[in-house]
Amino acid sequence: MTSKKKRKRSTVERPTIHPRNKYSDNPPDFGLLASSIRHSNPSSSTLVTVGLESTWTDFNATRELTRVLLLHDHALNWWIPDGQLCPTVPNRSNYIHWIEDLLSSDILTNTNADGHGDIVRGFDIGTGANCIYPLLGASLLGWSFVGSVTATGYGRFCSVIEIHRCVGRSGCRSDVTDVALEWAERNVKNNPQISDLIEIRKVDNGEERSNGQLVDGESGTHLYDIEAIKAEPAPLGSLKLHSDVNKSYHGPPVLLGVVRDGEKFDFCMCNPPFFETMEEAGLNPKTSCGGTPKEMVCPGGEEAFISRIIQDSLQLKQSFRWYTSLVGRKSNLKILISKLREVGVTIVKTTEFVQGQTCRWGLAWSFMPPSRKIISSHVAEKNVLSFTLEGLQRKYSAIHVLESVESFFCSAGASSKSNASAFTIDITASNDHCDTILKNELRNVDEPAACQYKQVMSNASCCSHLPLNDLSFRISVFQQIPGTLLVRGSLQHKESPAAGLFMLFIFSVV
Ligand SMILES: C[S@@+](CC[C@H](N)C(=O)[O-])C[C@H]1O[C@@H](n2cnc3c(N)ncnc32)[C@H](O)[C@@H]1O
Repeated sequence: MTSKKKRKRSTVERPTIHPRNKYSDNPPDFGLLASSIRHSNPSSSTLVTVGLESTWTDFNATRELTRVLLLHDHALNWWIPDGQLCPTVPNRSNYIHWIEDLLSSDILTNTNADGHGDIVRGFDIGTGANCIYPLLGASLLGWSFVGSVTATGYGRFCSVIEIHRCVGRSGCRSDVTDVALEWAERNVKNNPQISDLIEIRKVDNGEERSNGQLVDGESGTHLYDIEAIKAEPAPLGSLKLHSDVNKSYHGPPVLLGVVRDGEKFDFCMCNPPFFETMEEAGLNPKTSCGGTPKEMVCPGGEEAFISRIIQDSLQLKQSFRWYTSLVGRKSNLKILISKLREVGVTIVKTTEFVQGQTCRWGLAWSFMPPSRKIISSHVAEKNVLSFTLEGLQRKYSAIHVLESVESFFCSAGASSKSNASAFTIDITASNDHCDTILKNELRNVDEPAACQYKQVMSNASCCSHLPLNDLSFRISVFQQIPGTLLVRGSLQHKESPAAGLFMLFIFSVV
């Protein structure tokens, strides 16, 4: 029985590509690509053959494949120097399309970044020499981007062996040069059709002293002006919520101190330095995507880096509609979701990116109010309505929600009977009680919602005084996963279509 179950689970296919990904229905035509590479650059044909045979152990073949895919399928001119992290185009596109899904969903109120008309504005944390996300986002979807790059990164934190290996392996001297800045800018400039959409922003070089002050790595002099220091996030203690095993980030600024005063973005995205050491980064010998210590490694790894994004987001709040990051380890995803719940974000979303043998996760959160939608009257006439409350702090359980529902109705004079073990509450409200509740609540809700409600009521040929006898309904609250509650209301008997409207309205204000 158990073995059967196991077998069944292992054969379930996980989606590997977003349905809007260019390569979803049309995987790259390697034959065509190879012949066009041979035609344009005969000396590279052997390298491509290596790639075609799926021996992805050759950096040059991987880079050539990326170059050709970007050129043929996206009309992008692109290159990176030896040893820099080489992106795989279909995988990187999946993250872009997931963000597109978040932006087009009606989870949040749908306002664009201020002052940029209809153009979606994104921030790519650590765009790197390859600048892949801004290039893809701008060419596929016309989005504008700020892509941040650090100059010296974590040279101080990489062991001497790692730096030697980096220099020896590829000739790259990322510890002392601005390779990322130089090549990110080149990759933008070489694509004039989208270059106006992309700004490469250098993150000031700085390293954090143990006392938290930012100093120049070489001279020891203070590097940041007063504004930047003020922008430093709250002490890490505020995020050390579970235990002292939380990893802390020490490095250049991430969002705070890089995002300018008054700037607004629709989203930020990040493919963070996943690893704590180059040894860890080199664990997968099957890939040949390159990557220098500066790109791959950060003290505390991805947990520390993404925790810093969370901390920064706590201060920047609604400067971004969505904060997002890739996460490389499921165990870290769980830790990060708990942190988000504890700091009280309004919503958390996750997704899984299956990339060949590797799995990555997408994590998104927001401080924007979730959109409160008044639904059409035919939906309002339903007997059962439900919605979920997401991103709740752990201290708010189903019982708290039931208690506040009960006190809401009782304060208007309605009677209630709760069943704590079934997590339900039965409400009976007279015509007068309903009237009182409506009058109070129409005053409290925001103007557009109240107007829509009145309009729905008048379309249903009702006046604000509901033609009801006693209205009875049951509210049940279920915990789905920690932090997410499903709230369901069901009419016990329905005397008129307006009963459903009343329920709908109560749901939209409770
Ligand atoms: C894993 S690489 C991702 C590069 C590129 N976005 C991609 O997906 O291929 C992480 C990048 O973040 C950069 N980085 C690390 N700390 C940073 C910081 N505080 N601000 C900006 N970039 C940073 C690294 O230098 C590196 O280029």
